[in-house]
Amino acid sequence: MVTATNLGFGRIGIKRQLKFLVEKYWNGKVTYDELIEGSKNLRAAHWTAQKEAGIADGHIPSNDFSYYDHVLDNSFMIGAIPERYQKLDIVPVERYFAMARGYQRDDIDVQAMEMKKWYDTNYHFIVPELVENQEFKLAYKVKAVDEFLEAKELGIKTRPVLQGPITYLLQAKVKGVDASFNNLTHFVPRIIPVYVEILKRLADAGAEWIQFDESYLVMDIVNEKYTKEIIQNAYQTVYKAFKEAVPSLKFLIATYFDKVDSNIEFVEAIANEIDGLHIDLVRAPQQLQPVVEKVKSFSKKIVLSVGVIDGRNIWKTDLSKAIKTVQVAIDALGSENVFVAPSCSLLHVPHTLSTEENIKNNSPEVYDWLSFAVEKLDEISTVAKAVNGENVSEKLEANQKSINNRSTSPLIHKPEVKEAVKNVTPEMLTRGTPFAERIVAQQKILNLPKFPTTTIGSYPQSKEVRLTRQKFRKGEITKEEYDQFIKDETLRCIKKQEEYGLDVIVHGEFERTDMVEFFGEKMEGYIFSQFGWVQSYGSRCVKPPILYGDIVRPQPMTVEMIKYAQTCTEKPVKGMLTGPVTILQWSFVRDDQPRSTTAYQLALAIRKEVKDLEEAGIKVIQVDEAALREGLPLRKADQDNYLQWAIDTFLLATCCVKPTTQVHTHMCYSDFNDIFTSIKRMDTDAITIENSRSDLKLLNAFKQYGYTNGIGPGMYDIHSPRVPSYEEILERARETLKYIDSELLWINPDCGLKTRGWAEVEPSLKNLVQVAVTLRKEN
Ligand code: MET
Ligand SMILES: [Zn+2]
Repeated sequence: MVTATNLGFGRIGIKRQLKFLVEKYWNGKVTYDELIEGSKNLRAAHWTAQKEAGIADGHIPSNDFSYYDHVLDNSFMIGAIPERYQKLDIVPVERYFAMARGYQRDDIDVQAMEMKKWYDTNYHFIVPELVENQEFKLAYKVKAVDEFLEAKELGIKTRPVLQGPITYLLQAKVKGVDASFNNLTHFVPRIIPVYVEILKRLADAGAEWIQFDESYLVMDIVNEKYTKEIIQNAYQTVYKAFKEAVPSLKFLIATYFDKVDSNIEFVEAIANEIDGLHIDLVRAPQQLQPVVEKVKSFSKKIVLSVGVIDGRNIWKTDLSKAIKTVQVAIDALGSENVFVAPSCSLLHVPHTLSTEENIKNNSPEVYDWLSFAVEKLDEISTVAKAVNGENVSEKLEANQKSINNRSTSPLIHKPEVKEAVKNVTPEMLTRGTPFAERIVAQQKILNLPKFPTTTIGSYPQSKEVRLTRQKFRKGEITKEEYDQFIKDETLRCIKKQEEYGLDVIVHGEFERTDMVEFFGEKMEGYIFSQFGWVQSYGSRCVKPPILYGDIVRPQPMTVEMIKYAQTCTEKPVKGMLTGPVTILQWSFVRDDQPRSTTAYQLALAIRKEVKDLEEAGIKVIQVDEAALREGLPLRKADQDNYLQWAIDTFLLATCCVKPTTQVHTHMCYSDFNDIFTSIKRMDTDAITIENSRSDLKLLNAFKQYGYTNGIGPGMYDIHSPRVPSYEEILERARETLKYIDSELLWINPDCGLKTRGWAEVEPSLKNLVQVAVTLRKEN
């Protein structure tokens, strides 16, 4: 019998209950007990949904829940708590949140830990931070065990999910060591005992299968420092120790988001210690044959968990195809050695389609093509039933109908859009004039001081803004009233910026709920869910719009607003657009054509908008490519191809303006070293980057590769509520000047301010501008 399994489930709840609960706790509006109680209810609901959908007992994940992030949970559970948080005289839950968000009270001021994107998703994890003589010790409450017992009490047997130790260690950064420091050799012996303790307790509690997320196995992990021998040794040491200590447990090694490829050697090296391997066959279907062959050749029989249901997208699975894939594994390994699974944790898709009344009523055809997490659970169980010989023919027929309908629907295909993409020429992808000439021409018009100051775009989406929008949506106020409110907010925001002394002004983005949804709503080819939330970081969720068809921009999207904003000030106002690669990356997109084709369609729409803004007299236009880096394929061999079309996409969107129009972009990430030549090829007049939670050394790349255009590395972290002091920003700016030419440096925060309150924004920006004033005197 093939088993229906799951790798992980979202934690926020259908209506983002967890978000509101956690935020209320932060604001002192609910107690710790209420936080615990509320979370418990959510977990119970999620486990029950999985059980009811037919996920097998023992294969419903637990410990996939988190108040903030599951990697942070792991650090907390094994005592990898940096000293600056240990020192704080606060209760554990406060310490946990201090690690995630920083801590500021009275005269205590501690920064948050570094946050990074989880592989190529828009989920962010908290990077483990270790020291050379790190000691690992079990927390007083062991979350993985507590959650297992909690589910058990509900009559549900779960499969606890743990961060695979090797992956955990490779993801960690170590303070105060040089580049030759080897995380594996150094920490493996130290980390084993604490994991063994957890495993023992899980075994005592009655666990059978343990899922180790060894996601690093899909990366190019072997290099000079981490040689094959070192990695293999680490895997063997760890899993041998685990098996010896708790022989009763079964271990599933889970990989996802890409192919395992040659790293299968490391799995082979521990084949006797483990009991199963999960592979992603949606992202990397080509790995089925080679992995099956390899697993078959292992001396011990292990289970292959085949990820055939897309955990990263919202389309119905073609069940007949999935069944064929599963059958290949069954034929080679026997049905008792096959699990049916989603490609990765369902954390990355929204909860359920069943609450999506709007799509159902307004776009019934598209509704029929969709499948969210709960519906995917049903797909998993249907596939398992089908291969187990149960009669599910009705479901399969209905599925085939939806699949066929989608592939031929005229809703999707617009000949004129396909034609426009075909007609793109190389001339459309270049500014024509070099930066050195452009900047002179631009300065004649803009006349900016040295170290120009600006912000990334959004300003606080205050309660009032959100409430007024809600009122408008409910029809409680008229469109005129709403528009007037937004205009007033914009005017006030611009006056504030003038007061702070910022040089390049933004309108504040009050009319936008989300930087992608806003544009999606104005283009044809998109639909929107009501509750399609997925977690981005901590309590922050995003609701990716659904791009289902060829893209058309019927009319200007931002021009009226920006024109109005420019009438409010003498200073230049930046036109603010979301870039095509980011729109692509942060939407659920079609899986029926290459991503590059969809990207080009989006680029042509944005290009029209850029042109219209210029014609409306806007002198500075920012096209945000916040997510360009996160779309980078995990495997090096695939990266060049992506970067080629992604940068072309950006160029297509922006290279339609006169040399005098200043083009900015903004990117959110810190690891830009590996895409440096591509950043250069974007040839923007200024780029602002999120850099403040990471090491300044990263900026070395800009020096090393001779970056010649304007650049604004974030001077402080906007993801944390703490207010950076003048001294702190000044020090950061001075450090930055060691790497960046003073003629090129912009002074700005590291991202948009919409998640912050004015009480934080005001002092922060005043300090920021003061720093620019000081720098102008010093340089
Ligand atoms: C996530 S990047 C955000 C860019 C956008 N312009 C903003 O300021 O919010
Ligand atoms: Zn950003």
